[in-house]
Amino acid sequence: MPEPVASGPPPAPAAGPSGLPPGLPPDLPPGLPPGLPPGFPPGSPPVGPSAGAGDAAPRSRARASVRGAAAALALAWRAGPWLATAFALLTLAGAALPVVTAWLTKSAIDLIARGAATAPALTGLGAALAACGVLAAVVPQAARYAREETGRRVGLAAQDRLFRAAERFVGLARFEDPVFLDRLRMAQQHGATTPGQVVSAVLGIARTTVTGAGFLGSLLVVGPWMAPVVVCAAVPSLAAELWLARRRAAMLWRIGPAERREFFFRELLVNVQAAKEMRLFGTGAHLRELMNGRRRAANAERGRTDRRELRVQGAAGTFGALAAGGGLVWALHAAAGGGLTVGDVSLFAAAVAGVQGALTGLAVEVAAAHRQLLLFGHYLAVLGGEPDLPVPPLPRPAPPLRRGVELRDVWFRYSPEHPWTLRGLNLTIPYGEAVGLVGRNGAGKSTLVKLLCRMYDPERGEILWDGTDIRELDPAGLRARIGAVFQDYMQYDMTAAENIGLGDVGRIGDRARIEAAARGAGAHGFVAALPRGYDTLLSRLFFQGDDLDGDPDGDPDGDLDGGRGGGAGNGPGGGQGTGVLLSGGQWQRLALARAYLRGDRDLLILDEPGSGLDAEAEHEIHVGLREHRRGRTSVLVSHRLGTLREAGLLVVLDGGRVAEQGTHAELLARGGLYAHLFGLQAQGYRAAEPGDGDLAPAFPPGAGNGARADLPGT
Ligand SMILES: Nc1ncnc2c1ncn2[C@@H]1O[C@H](COP(=O)(O)OP(=O)(O)OP(=O)(O)O)[C@@H](O)[C@H]1O
Repeated sequence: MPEPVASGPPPAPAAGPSGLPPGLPPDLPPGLPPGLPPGFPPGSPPVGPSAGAGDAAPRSRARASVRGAAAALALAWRAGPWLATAFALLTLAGAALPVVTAWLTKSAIDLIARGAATAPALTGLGAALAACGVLAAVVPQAARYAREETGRRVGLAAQDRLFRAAERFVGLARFEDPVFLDRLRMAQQHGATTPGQVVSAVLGIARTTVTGAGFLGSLLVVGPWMAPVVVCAAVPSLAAELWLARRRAAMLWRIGPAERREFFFRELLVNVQAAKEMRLFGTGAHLRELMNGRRRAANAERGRTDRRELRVQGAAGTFGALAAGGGLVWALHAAAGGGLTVGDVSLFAAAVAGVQGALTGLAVEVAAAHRQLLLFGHYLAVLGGEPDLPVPPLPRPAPPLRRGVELRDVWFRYSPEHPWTLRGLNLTIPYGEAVGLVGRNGAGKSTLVKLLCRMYDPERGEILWDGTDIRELDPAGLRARIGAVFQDYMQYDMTAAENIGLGDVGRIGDRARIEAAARGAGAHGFVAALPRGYDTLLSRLFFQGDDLDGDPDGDPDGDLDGGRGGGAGNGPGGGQGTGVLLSGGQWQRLALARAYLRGDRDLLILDEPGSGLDAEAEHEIHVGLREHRRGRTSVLVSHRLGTLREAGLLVVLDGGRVAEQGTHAELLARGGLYAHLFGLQAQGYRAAEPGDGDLAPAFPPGAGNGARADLPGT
């Protein structure tokens, strides 16, 4: 029964209000500054080449900064209200101490200079100064501890929120979007530390304000005309610091892509999988140079920013110092003429230095807070980002499958820049049917699998679960009804039991079920034979048991080293030891066991589950699969057409459409693409049979098409 194929390109959609086809987001939604991609809330830091160059209106920037500061302070408060309060009080106490000390010093000097010093007065002043000294020694330490502890707690809370937010994205598209990945990297880098730093900076501003105000008051008492001069001398410095902070944040964003590439090459150079090819092909030096090139480019940008800061801060600092020097000359002349006391001069010097120090400190703290808030904006943008796939406010629970899944006129491409992968695909997966999906490389089989799991939405057309568009269903509920082995399945650097148990985290501790799933997938034999059986770590990245988490007794000597690899052995019951790596086929069986652990799901999807298996194992697995799939709705993608012969329905994809469908016999009789591919594979096996004449060569001409039908797409 041939599938009616949609012809030609999709009908030209009517233009929406933005002049773009409906369903396609305009490049720049209203309210977003230039360079900000869709999906991020207004007020997010801008991205792209124009970022930071005066692109967002100052008022919206100020609003975003206030929102960011409020979010950071709220995070600190929630992470530990008492600690945050103690941090604030200690900071303010530390701020008042220099002013009190300066006044006590002036009083003592004046008493002595006037000859009016009595023993009790001097003792009292001395004791007060000593107390200030003790507090000056202790308060900063206590404040530092409070700051570090607040930073740790806030960091954990911020990290948790960030990764929760990343999980909220239902599909995959965000994780294939370089702009989002850059933003995520910034959010990861700065999200955990920035809230703590913002809190520190805000309290730093409060501290310098208190100290500055105290000294400014003192200055008004001693030399009133000097106060505005000192304040004015600090204004350029404050403005310069704010400008520099914006430039620095923009520079960090600009170099983000280069740093992400550098990180990629850095990881690649120490990646065990890449190591084989790198050594054989001798690509190490080339890749190292690509890595270093990115670092050089990023360093050049950082260096330019540092030099600019040096020039601007140097000029602003010189200006302030000249103003302070002029004031001091005046004070010395005034004291010589009897206009000021000796104590006044000491207070004046302390006040000028204090006000200038406070204003410079204020400029630095404000600039630091400003820069941190700009970076924190990326974190807030990820947190507040719009969903990648629309989910209704009250999604319907996915019901048990009773009739089947239907793909109706499905058009899909990975982005508007990509070609169409599926072009008006129509397909019904009947309830209880074992469907086999075949087609050349790139025909769209794995894409179809991902659409069934709603990793993406079709651009046009719909996918119906018992007649309901899956976009109306709760995505988590839908996925709970699906079991799958993807073509690029995961190999977790965790234990064998965890590798299987992750298929159903609710039962990750249920060893009996895990073993049953492993048996079903033909994995029990080799897993049980591992040094620690199911508890064997399947990784060479870590030592078995070198984990702090959940094992308070795991490091008795407290050196966090735990005698790694120190001959503890990796035998059963041994201490720490290195993990084990599995072969490709063994990993594949574990992935299958993971899918089996999910038990009786309504739809089982297997994308090339047997590609890495030896002939015997493949036969075993497929016999098991046949049993498992009997009476269940399932989709099996495979290039080994022999394994699909018994599928109730075979579907051939070609050019993003269903080219043929039917049973094995029907498709052979039809003599189309399936018959052609099957014939090629069968010929590959027949040619090697004894009695066919000469011994068939290991790689006969066109053998690329012999063993597998994965011909390059046309
Ligand atoms: N994440 C992606 N982003 C952009 N293009 C993609 C992505 N994944 C797949 N494609 C493209 O979509 C097309 C279909 O790929 P798909 O993986 O669905 O093919 P397939 O039929 O499963 O192929 P194979 O038999 O080789 O596994 C290919 O041209 C591929 O380049």
